[in-house]
Amino acid sequence: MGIEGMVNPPVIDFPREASCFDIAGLSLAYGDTPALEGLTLRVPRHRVTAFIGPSGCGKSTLLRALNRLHDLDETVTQRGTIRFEGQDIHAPEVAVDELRRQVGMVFQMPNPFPMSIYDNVAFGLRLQGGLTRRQRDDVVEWALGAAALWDEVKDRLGDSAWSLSGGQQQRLVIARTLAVKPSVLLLDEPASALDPISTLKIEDLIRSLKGQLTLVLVTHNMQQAARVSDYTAFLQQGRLVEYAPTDTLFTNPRLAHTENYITGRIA
Ligand SMILES: Nc1ncnc2c1ncn2[C@@H]1O[C@H](COP(=O)(O)OP(=O)(O)OP(=O)(O)O)[C@@H](O)[C@H]1O
Repeated sequence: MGIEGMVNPPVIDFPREASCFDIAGLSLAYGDTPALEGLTLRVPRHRVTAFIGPSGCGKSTLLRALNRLHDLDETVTQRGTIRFEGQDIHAPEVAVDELRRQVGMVFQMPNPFPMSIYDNVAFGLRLQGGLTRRQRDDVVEWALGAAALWDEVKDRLGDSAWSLSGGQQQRLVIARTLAVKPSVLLLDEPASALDPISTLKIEDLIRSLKGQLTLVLVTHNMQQAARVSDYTAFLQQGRLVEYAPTDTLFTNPRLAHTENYITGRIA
């Protein structure tokens, strides 16, 4: 692989902020097909970092690597390291269930479980056990509040989750993820299936959560990346091209590749 005319190494104007993830020399292939090549970047804690780039450049692959979702795919081979709060996520002592609790993930299509609104949010809490009914109610209310959904559903918690609109379902899925108190939320195109009003609500939610969580957002929507993220990483053909504070990347990119992409000159 390789990009014609692309500078190597990439341009990285990295924040002097504490890291949540330290990714070093990450390469990943599906069978014989490389998807990521030699990625090195740090994701700052309690900030919103966006991954942007053309379709197929490896954004979702990179996101999924952060909570080891590729473990489920036997065709995947991976090199390099990913440290989460200093810990190598592939170290033998790391329990993958606990990693995925701490590093929650929300996908493009809202995927509420076929059960009530309440039970969706309580699902992970019940699996963990150890809470009284009253404590569980409190966490459910907190999580629905944090996902900006409580006021809309507080009088219908027993209704099916599928009775909610698409945008409400996505906020419910976020509440379900938040209920188990992750420290990171990975968001893979979380609003791309939603209408504009629901999209703005998700964006408000992302901004409101960053005081408490590290958020990593994959998006095709350049305006969305510009509106909600603090840092943006631009990927092309599995490589990091440019990584900078979002304002800088969008107003004053250092590389022509980046400028061509964000101005729509390349798809
Ligand atoms: N499960 C898989 N098996 C085989 N190849 C895959 C798999 N998932 C992704 N790929 C390939 O890996 C490359 C990167 O895909 P990925 O989905 O990470 O890109 P992306 O930037 O998120 O794309 P998009 O914006 O279209 O969602 C692509 O060539 C894709 O076809």
